[in-house]
Amino acid sequence: MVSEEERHAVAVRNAWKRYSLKSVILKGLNMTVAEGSIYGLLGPSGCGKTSLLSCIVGVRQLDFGTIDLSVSKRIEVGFMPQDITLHKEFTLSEVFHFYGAIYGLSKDEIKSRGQQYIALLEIPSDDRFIGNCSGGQQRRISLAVTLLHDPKLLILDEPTVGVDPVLCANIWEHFVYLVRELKKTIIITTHYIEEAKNANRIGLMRGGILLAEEPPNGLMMRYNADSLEDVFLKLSSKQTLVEGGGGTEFFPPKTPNQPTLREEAIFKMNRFKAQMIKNINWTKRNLPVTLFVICLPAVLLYLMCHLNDVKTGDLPISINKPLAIVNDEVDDCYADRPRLLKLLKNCKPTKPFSCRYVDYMQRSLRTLDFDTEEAAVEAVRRSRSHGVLYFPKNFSQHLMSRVKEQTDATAAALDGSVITVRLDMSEFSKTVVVVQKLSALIIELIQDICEECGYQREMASIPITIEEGIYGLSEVLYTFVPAYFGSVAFYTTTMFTSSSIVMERASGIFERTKIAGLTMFEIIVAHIVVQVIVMTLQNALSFTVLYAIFDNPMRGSMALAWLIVSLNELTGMVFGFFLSVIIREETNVTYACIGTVLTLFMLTGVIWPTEGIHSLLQLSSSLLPVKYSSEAFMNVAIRGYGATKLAVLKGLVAPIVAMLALISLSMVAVKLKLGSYD
Ligand SMILES: Nc1ncnc2c1ncn2[C@@H]1O[C@H](COP(=O)(O)OP(=O)(O)OP(=O)(O)O)[C@@H](O)[C@H]1O
Repeated sequence: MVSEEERHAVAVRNAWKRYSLKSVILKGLNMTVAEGSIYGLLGPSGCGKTSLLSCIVGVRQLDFGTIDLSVSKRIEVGFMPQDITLHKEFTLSEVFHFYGAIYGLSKDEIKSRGQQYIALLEIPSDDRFIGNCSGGQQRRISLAVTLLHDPKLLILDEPTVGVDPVLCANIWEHFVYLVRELKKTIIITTHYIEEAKNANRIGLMRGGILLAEEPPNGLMMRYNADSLEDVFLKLSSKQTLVEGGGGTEFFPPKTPNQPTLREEAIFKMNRFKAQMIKNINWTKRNLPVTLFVICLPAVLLYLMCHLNDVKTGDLPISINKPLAIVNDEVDDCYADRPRLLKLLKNCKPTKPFSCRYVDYMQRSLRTLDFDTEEAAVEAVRRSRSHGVLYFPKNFSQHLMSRVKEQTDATAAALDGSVITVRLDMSEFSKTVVVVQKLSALIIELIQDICEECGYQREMASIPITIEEGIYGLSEVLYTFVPAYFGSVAFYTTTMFTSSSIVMERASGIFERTKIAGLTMFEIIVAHIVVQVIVMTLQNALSFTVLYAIFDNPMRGSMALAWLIVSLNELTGMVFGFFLSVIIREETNVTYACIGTVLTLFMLTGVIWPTEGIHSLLQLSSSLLPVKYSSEAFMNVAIRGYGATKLAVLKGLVAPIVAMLALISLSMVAVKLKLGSYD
């Protein structure tokens, strides 16, 4: 134990901690670390050393017990986690500057201290990317980062793993120097038990308690052992006998300890700047991801607008297979002309009408002649043709009678002037196109015949005229654009936010920077700034595609449309924060983002108008802010509505309501520790 006159740097009293009912890690552990000493915390893998250290630095809380530190500010503590937890895509100097700036060091201080540790820890001095350093080098860089701000209390979780014996000895020499000359306190965990003989005191941990806590020599003498290893083995077997290898049923009522370190000011410029620079560097280093986020909506909108740009009313769907023609009227379109001239005296037909109809078809469709209907149907079955058109005998004559005699036309004329069509209807969009074309062409043919035979062309028209729309009928496909834009932009911002946070947290960087003093508020504000920059570029590109490259309608205020899109994207960002609270793994967050965008496509009218979906889905759709944003955008763009119209107002208010709801849900999720392993 620490004597009366010694001051303690760390005092852990009656510490209890468990992760689950079965996984009790600390069982009333007591630990005392004297100020100005090296404390070697030893124990088998999985005994809870890291858990104990994380409680000391305040990453986790004890379920019961107290931790008392002689220091109270984060800057007085240097924590080296067991994992590397450094940005692999940053250079050594960038990492030094990031942590140095968080601790408020000047550039000169960072440089000179950085050089000192590069020399001491034999770190490559060519400022290469961390990811290009070996595992051992990365660990030494991690140690250098921990030492950089010259803290009073150093907590080092296995700092010498992967370090060669000579360098290891140098590192220990430096630790001894820090303690003796600079009065620092060091807690160090290691699996190399023998190296711990340099420590002033050893704590041997097993089964949730410290089996012994003494100077190394004292331990060896007391247990009559030649090495620390022997002491540990003796103590371990003793404990196993006492415990019978079993655990304890008792666990005190949960009363979490007070935070060990004082909370930092919520916002400090130096820390915010460090985080901002880090975020900007991250964005630059991960350029493919950033470009993906910036360009994806614009690229998709470009492709969609290209579809819209077909103003002829034709859908740009190619019918790649020919239509099979079975013509019982004629064998040879030209040979039959004299007979036809005789029949249709004053009309001077150039070809039999069946042949002319096929000519019209060939402007946009391919045809293939067959002798029998059976052969043509077989061609469709074998996927060589899209459908069969059958012209009956005397088609021209009957069609002429139908046109000329109108109400007096005989049943034979009416029946004989019908083209029978049988299509492969398995592909919906192709079927729509073919039916639309065939119907339009027969009307055109009859109109032409009327004209040639001296009748009024209009007689063959369908008596209805669809005039130019009051709103947007000519841009009917444009109505999908806002929902498409809204869904994709929501997705990209959600993905950008959630994946960058989850990635940092999974690599342990998040935790390390928080221990260094960065607050959640600074992290969030810095992220919002970068996100807004990315969002602005994304929108600029998308609006260029919509309104500069393509001539899409924008009858209302462009600024209002921009505001609607931005609010929607900010909601995507907040949703990203929410996902990062409830999901821990990177892959799962990716699945969640993909699931989100597909759901949005289904429920916001991208794939199918919302009016056409099941009533239950309509209800879900009405809960999605993207739906209101999309409708508002469309009303501004096509109807020219202003912000006071209800449809637009909904698009402005819904994202704000959604953001508030998501923030509240995130806070609840944090309280309930959803998505946390603790
Ligand atoms: N977040 C967590 N949730 C559930 N169990 C956990 C969690 N973190 C650690 N554990 C478990 O707690 C036990 C102690 O883990 P800890 O990392 O503290 O051990 P350690 O002594 O540091 O091990 P090592 O020497 O291998 O690093 C292990 O069995 C581990 O699986």
